[in-house]
Amino acid sequence: MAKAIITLHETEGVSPLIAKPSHRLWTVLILLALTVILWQTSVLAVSAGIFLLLLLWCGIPIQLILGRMLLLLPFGAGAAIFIPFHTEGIKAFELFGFAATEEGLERAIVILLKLVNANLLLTYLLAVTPLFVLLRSLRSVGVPAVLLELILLMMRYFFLLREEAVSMFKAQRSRGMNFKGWLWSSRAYKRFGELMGVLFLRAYERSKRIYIAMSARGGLEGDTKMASKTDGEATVTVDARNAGGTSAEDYAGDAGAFPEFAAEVKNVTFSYGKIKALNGVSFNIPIGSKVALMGPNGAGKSTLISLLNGLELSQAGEVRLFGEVVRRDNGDRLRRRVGVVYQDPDDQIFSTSVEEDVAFGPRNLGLSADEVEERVDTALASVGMRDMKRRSPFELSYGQKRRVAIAGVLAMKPDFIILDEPMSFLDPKGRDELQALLDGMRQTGMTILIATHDVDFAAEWADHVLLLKDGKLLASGTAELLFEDDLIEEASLHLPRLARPFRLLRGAEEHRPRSVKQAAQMIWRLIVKGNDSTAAPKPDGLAEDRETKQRLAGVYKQPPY
Ligand SMILES: Nc1ncnc2c1ncn2[C@@H]1O[C@H](COP(=O)(O)OP(=O)(O)OP(=O)(O)O)[C@@H](O)[C@H]1O
Repeated sequence: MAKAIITLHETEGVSPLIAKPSHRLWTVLILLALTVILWQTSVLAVSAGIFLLLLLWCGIPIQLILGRMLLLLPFGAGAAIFIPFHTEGIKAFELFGFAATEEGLERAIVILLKLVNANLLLTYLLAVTPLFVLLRSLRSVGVPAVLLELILLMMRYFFLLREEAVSMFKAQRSRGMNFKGWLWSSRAYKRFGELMGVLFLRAYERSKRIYIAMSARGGLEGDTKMASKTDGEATVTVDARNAGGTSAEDYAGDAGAFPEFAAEVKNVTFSYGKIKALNGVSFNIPIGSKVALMGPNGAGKSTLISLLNGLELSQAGEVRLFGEVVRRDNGDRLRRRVGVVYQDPDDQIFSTSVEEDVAFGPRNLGLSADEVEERVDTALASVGMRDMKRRSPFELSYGQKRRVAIAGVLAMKPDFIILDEPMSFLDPKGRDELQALLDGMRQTGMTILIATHDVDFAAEWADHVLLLKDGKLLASGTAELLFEDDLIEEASLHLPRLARPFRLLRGAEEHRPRSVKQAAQMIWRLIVKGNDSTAAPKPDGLAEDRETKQRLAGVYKQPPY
């Protein structure tokens, strides 16, 4: 970190002296202007000394200061060598027949001191201000917002490219790539060319996904003011400001127009060229339900999510969202009611601070600054990230980025939220917190669909399960489906873990606990039943231990929950 010339993160242990980045920027700009104006050697020398002391006082490492001074060397050397010989005045000395003047020497020293002063000031600014924050504070000095957004977006791509390059490089090294003698090997150059090609393709794919995420949050639309919701012939027009969190009461004046389903998928087919990703899929998602979308890799889950969010249109059949058929001309508007949290948060986060990113969607809804702030605060609080709202998202851990991505969608107050593999990369506590968050969302009446491979989570959480395989719907129904042996085998899933011990007990095979609480209650009932009844279940392959059962039944006079 100490060697960094441009810092992305704030240097640890460094105190900025001036707390607000825009004040810092203004102070440095004013001091830079003074440095340009002043020509007195003594004043410049004293100011350089003071700046140096202040930098050290801030905790900026001396190595960093010296490292940046080295950058001056080419310019400094130019000034020191040529200026004395090119300035008219009293001769000071002669070298190789060229005369250096006293005025020239003084001018060279002044220019050197100006460079040192400017360099110290910039070192201070860059060391105590993350680059993204610094760029944003340029707004306060009148740099047009559009230009800054463009610079920030380009930087985002630059960092993405760098991240992709680093991860590819690591992967290649872990598979034995080494650079010994690579300078002389034509094979190495060929490999390098291939790697660069793949790197740009990956960065391109990533930028495509970011573009999709931006458009999913209304970032690339023209008119954001009004949205209309149609159901068959009836049309209800609502202000986009209220489009999120629409409830049955909003439709009270037109009870017939309130749709029963968040999504209706009828005989939908979708292909990528010759690859049929979805083939005649049909199901309905009732409003307010909790749906788990499951199936093996390549089953078509992500494709289905793109259709449910109106980002792709079905090639045959139809998709209805809240009663309205998704078409090219209404996709943007319907999408505001359907929030998608993508599997990889890096595909979704593109702003320079956590709060900016979460505010992106609400701003696109045309909300006032106060409303945007209120939504950002509430959404960040609900995912436990309010304390980090001023941080750069690129400095966060994967799990924290996931929370920011969820907050970004929650701030849009969607009626229907889709999460693609939300549990992956979360630590156990993070998973529990996410589950609590999902419960909270459910209580607000939101419809939730989660694409997941996690059978245990789906069994405990979902009301409805959709099982996909090879682009076809194998089954749809309650979470009971996850206990059907033939079905779970066909869908390449496994029996929920909680149900497995019951399978090993004779007479207990039919027990299907969906949560730890249910499992505990079932065990308790089995113990009591075993104590009283001759039809007690026996552990497979074990002798019946009557004494143990009696003891347990004595301990659990009441169900444990
Ligand atoms: N952009 C694309 N171009 C070509 N084929 C694609 C593309 N995206 C997906 N496919 C193909 O469509 C099929 C369904 O893919 P999809 O990503 O929807 O599956 P999935 O169930 O989400 O898989 P996973 O669980 O691995 O994320 C797969 O056979 C996949 O190879």
